[in-house]
Amino acid sequence: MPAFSNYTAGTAVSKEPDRLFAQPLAQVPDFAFNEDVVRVFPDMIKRSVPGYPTIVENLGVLAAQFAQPNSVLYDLGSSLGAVTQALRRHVRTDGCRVIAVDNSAAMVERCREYLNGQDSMFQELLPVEVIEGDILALEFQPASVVALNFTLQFIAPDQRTALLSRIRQSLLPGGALILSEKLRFEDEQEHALLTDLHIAFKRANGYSELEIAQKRSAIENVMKPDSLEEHCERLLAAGFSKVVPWFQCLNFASLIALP
Ligand SMILES: Nc1ncnc2c1ncn2[C@@H]1O[C@H](C[S@+](CC[C@H]([NH3+])C(=O)[O-])CC(=O)[O-])[C@@H](O)[C@H]1O
Ligand SMILES: O=C(O)C(=O)Cc1ccccc1
Repeated sequence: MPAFSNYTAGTAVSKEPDRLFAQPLAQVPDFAFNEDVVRVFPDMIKRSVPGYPTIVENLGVLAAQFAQPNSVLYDLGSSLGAVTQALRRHVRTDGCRVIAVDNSAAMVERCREYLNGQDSMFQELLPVEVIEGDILALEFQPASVVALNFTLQFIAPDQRTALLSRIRQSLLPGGALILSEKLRFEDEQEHALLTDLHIAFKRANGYSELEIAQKRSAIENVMKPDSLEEHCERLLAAGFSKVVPWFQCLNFASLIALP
């Protein structure tokens, strides 16, 4: 029987430990957000991304400062809805609603189950719509908050500026984009040090050398991190007026970009 828990106190989010890369694979396939990943995702992301729980919880706190009355809050690349649920719990502004978007059918199915479970347990949560779709093809409505929590790094690099420009165009005055990403570092020594420390973080969370190596080769073709400098330049080129980093833990960071 699968074990279920939640991020706060709900249902429908699997507690299954991530052992996806524990056995030697003859060939490591490219990483995909499929059924197998969905089953272990909460455990995988917590043990792989230093600062993830802090970022998710505080994204709700930040969003509450930028939310404008009667506007949309987007969670782009919502996975199982952790950010969506933080937004729904923290934002109290009149007439706000959340739109969560992900192009993985397996993620969207579990995300809907999880959010429905939260609705049946808590009152006063913001309304939410979960869309299965490509964020590159999305028609944005006027929005006060857009969260890209570790999603941009999976978008083809040559599509990133166009996506950010469209997000910028949809943002209302007083709103913000919150962008979290794994970082690459232009200084070789800094890059090597923070990469080693991230590996130590994974080891400390119970991943073996084999798991770390196979996961690394699974993601190297599909996840392309940029440097902080590249992010800032691109956000300004997309029309944002100000970029403020608010969190960094090892090689993972989160930025606030103002319209
Ligand atoms: N083009 C696309 N369109 C829609 N979704 C996409 C696209 N490309 C990738 N995704 C989706 O973006 C998500 C990235 S995970 C986000 C974690 C979440 N934000 C969290 O805070 O828990 C990050 C990670 O696993 O490192 C996956 O669910 C993909 O299906
Ligand atoms: O595991 C890693 O090394 C990462 O960089 C983060 C990650 C987390 C979850 C899915 C893909 C990548």
